[in-house]
Amino acid sequence: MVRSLSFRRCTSLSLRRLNILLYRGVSTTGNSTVPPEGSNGGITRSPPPIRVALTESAGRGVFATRRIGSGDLIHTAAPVVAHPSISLRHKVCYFCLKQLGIDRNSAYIQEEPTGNTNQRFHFCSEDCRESSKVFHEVECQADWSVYDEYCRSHQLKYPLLVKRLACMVISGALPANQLDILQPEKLTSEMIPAMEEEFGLLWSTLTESCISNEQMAFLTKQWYISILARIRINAFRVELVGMSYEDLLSSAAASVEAEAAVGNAVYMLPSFYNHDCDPNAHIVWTENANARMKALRDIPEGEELRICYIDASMDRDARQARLLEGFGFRCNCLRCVSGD
Ligand SMILES: C[S@@+](CC[C@H](N)C(=O)[O-])C[C@H]1O[C@@H](n2cnc3c(N)ncnc32)[C@H](O)[C@@H]1O
Repeated sequence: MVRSLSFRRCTSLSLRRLNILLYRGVSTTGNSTVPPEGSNGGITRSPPPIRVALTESAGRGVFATRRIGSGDLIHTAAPVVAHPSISLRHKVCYFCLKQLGIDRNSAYIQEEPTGNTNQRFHFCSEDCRESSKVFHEVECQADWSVYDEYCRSHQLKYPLLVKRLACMVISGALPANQLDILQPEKLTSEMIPAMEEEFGLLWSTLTESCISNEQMAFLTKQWYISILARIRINAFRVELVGMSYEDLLSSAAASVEAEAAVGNAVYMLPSFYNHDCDPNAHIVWTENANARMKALRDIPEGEELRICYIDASMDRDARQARLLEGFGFRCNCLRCVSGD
């Protein structure tokens, strides 16, 4: 009894702290890291009408603190870390994932000192090139050809996010424990060897550069695995609404991966939205990796906001299998329970 009481107190305290923490970096009209759409600097920072609290059966979740109207923008969120799909690396901004114009020569290009054209980076604006310094200055000190080729040939996208995050930690832009509050995937022993191999490649790539042992002290096997376990559950595939599916597929045609996403990204607050096969909210990307959480219908105060993690048009068994395989849970939303 005493234990459960103090546990509850402790949980509500940490949830309160969590909400304060999560409100940083989100707003109802703008965000902080990636330049906001139509960047005008006039960002208001009113707290969004939501809070994170414990749900009955799905861990923490996001709840409405007032009525939200159908179609309302609930909040926007800037990614903690984002990375373009390998196949689209030269077609989208290396920082914010905005699609570059047909004439990519007009983009802001940064060449590597080696002159290797694979090591050429495109940015949509001077702002993005400047903002990318939080990872890019460290990244440029190492030769990533083996690491990137490993990710490409194994069709891996998440190790690219870990690489970028590691560079941000080395540059001092983020603490090494930035993603600790996110739920990790439950790992099985079969998953570990591949993760250890990826870690070995990341570690050797960075140690062969001029980065000091002191700056690399956080980069242990445990750190890598714990970050990857969180990214695997919480990363979003960024699909821009302005870009047609055909555009994406044709851009990615040369890739074995051929996936219709400009990249992948991890956010703080959006990571706390649980799944429902008949969601009341959804996430949209209009121009770049800035996420916009929108209401799909009227949501009364107190209702949990849920998004759909998968293709909701699949049948019940396919949805259940996909959620179990990709996210490690059995969905018991109303739609699944009713057998729809
Ligand atoms: C992105 S996280 C969502 C936030 C998470 N509940 C937390 O406490 O951090 C995804 C995880 O939440 C849980 N979850 C999300 N939707 C669920 C659902 N419909 N039923 C059961 N668990 C769910 C699962 O454990 C899943 O792996």
